[in-house]
Amino acid sequence: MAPSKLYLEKSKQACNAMKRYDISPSTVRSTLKHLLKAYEKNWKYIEEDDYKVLLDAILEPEGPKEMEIVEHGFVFIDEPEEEEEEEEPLKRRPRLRSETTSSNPAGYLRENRGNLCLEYNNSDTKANKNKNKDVPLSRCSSEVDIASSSNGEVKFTFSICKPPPGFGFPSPDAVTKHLEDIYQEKFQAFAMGFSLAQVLKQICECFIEQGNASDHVGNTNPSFNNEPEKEDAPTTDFPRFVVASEFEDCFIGTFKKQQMVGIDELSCSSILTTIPKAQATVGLCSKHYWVDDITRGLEKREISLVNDVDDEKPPSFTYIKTNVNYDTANVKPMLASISDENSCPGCFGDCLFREVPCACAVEKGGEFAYTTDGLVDEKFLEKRIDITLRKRTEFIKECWYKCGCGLSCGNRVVQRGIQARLQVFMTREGKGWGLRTLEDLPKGTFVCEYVGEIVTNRELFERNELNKNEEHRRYSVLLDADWSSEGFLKDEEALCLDATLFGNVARFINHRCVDANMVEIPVEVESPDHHFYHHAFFTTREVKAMEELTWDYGIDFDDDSYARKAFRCKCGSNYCKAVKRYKRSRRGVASGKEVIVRVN
Ligand SMILES: C[S@@+](CC[C@H](N)C(=O)[O-])C[C@H]1O[C@@H](n2cnc3c(N)ncnc32)[C@H](O)[C@@H]1O
Repeated sequence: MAPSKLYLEKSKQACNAMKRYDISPSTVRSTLKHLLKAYEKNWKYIEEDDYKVLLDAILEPEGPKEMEIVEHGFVFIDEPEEEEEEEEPLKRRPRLRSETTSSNPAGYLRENRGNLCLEYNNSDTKANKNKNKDVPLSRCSSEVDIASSSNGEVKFTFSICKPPPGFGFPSPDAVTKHLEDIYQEKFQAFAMGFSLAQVLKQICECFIEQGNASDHVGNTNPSFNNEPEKEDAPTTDFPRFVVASEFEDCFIGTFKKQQMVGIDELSCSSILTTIPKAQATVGLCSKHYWVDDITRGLEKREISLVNDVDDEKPPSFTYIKTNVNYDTANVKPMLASISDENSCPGCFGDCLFREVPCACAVEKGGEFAYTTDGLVDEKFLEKRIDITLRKRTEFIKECWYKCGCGLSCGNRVVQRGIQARLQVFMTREGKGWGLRTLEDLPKGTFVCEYVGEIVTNRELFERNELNKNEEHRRYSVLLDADWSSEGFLKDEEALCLDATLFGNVARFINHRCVDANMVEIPVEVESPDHHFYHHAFFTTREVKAMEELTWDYGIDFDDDSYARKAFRCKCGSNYCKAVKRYKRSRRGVASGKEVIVRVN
């Protein structure tokens, strides 16, 4: 478990109080853990008399208790074993002046065993795509050195050899921000899987990524020219990046921006458990499961999966990014079917900024459904949220191939794919897996679309017939095509998306009655006939990081003919439609029809 807010707050106060005795935060924290255990987490005793107990414990002759990192966190060794400093990475040793070198002006001891070297082929970075194609893309390597001083501070030194053309030293702020973004996702979500070595490796990655980023706005750091590196130029010829702020006048080489990265902060805020590399795809530790990226790299963002609740294994299905035809549901996007009236061939750039609305906005009365912030327009969204206002013909029309604008056009939100940081997790309420966001999402944000095999109603029926007696989770969505003017469609015409075997992250979204935080909106991209469309999810309000993402499946729990195979709703909403149903079902009402999740 990640440390509680209370622990973080209290330990911070304790560290501040101990500062005046020149006691390092890590010593304070390791002693605190021991004391908290001894006093059964009662901070009162520790804080009394200006932390007297804490100070005594630190200053007692045998020194503070040592910690050992085990699989699920820290344990304290009551009788510290003989010190084996070489084994323990990042362990502080007293500063030895004689060991300092000219490149180490502040008197840090270089911890060579903590030295990490990473090789990078930057061919896929954003910045490199725009760079001079004649210049061969170098493999560049970044190295991070860790030095520590006797009073507890830790300093990282980055060096880079063979920097790619145009590489400029990123600011420490950019590197740490980038790293924080990555770890906000991982830590908040699940402390398992954290490894300090991984953090350091990622610091290097962030350093290189930020260095390669094209806009070094406000960055006064040196930039490398495109000249190839001299054959025998030593690595140390390159300026080094020192991440250390508490040592004002300490920098190495020509790089001057400094900022402290506290190793203590990193190590105390998480449980140190390393999932072996071999389990990068599916990590199993005790009864917990962790998958780094269920999309196997198909989406722009990794989508991790975590189960820290029970021993249910990650589900077996094939992740697909876009819908695929199964058999008779023959949905072929045909350019020929799109006329100029349905597209904007004359547009350029971003259609949302045009003074006169283009053809793609015409169907919506000259207004686009998206705002320039990439959100769904509030008025449009409200109409979709309020079922009584919802018109069956309300949909979003995005620009597409025949339009002159590019993929960055503001009227191409769904087709740009998932941008939000998402995670699949095991719910604690017994709903099975669920989907949550790892970052705050403003109202009207596109989250993902429902992707699966495109099947006809008949095909879906046949599939469901095979296991009709089983109570199992359902992953099908009806594309309720009669919102268009096509009228009633036969079973062999009406389309569904079945994500049971092939699907994307949307197959994990659970149902919530009435006040779900997402709403589905039909989005027309490649097919103007309204028969097939993208079933896209947008937030109905601001959704906070770590909140489960839900949508109202539209199941009528009151309808006996529908309810037999409907699940027992555990949505927890005050408006839960199933509550009444449960009461009746206890009196024995049930008969059967397939449950198909409806769009409208
Ligand atoms: C599209 S799947 C959602 C992901 C699913 N929870 C899983 O574990 O893969 C739909 C199934 O999830 C379960 N489910 C969804 N919402 C639920 C809720 N509010 N209460 C209980 N179960 C729910 C039901 O089994 C339902 O058939």
